[in-house]
Amino acid sequence: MLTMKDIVREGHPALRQVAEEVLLPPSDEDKETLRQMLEFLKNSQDPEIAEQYELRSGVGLAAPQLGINKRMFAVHVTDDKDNLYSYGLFNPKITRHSVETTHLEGGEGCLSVDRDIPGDVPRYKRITLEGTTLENEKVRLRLRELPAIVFQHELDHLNGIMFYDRIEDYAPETD
Ligand SMILES: CNC(=O)c1cccc(C)c1Nc1nc(N2CCN(c3ccccc3Cl)CC2)nc(N2CSC[C@H]2C(=O)NC)n1
Ligand code: NI
Repeated sequence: MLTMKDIVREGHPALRQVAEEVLLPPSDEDKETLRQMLEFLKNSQDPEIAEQYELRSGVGLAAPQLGINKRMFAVHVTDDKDNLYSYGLFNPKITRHSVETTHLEGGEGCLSVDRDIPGDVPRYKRITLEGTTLENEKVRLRLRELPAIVFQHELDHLNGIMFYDRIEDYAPETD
């Protein structure tokens, strides 16, 4: 099972690369990795398992955070209407988005960032995202609010973008 030691932190080059498209149909190895990423998120949201294995809780994880330079991420998040969005996606891309933006009230956190960075992270309020699932099926998702925010945060990881890059007047002394 994946634990926090498998997750690379700020300063690791993988977090600043543009990840490579995954060749479809996905290999057994790529599918296994993506399944493990989804399992990590579920484990991280279970209080007992998270405590036992010292996992930080997350609702999204992208392959570059494992040092894997491939365009795939996992999301396991429930929205305010109790709809569960649980996906492992290959080669996701945003095909439409609202002009309107939104942000998470408490700011954003990231499993690869071991510090709290305050500030609004502007995200599109609504997006249409396409990708290929673990079952090698093309899927088109219309997302809004929290799920939309999470998918955008993970897609940024595939393009070497960290959430704090998007905070207005965030002037770090380091990366
Ligand atoms: C540093 N301050 C903060 O993190 C932060 C602080 C306050 C409020 C918010 C709103 C914050 N922001 C923030 N909180 C989260 N979680 C809340 C807790 N939750 C969770 C925790 C326990 C069990 C189950 C679950 Cl579900 C897991 C997810 N997640 C993200 N992000 C940004 S988009 C990808 C996503 C991610 O998975 N990050 C690791 N941001
Ligand atoms: Ni992140």
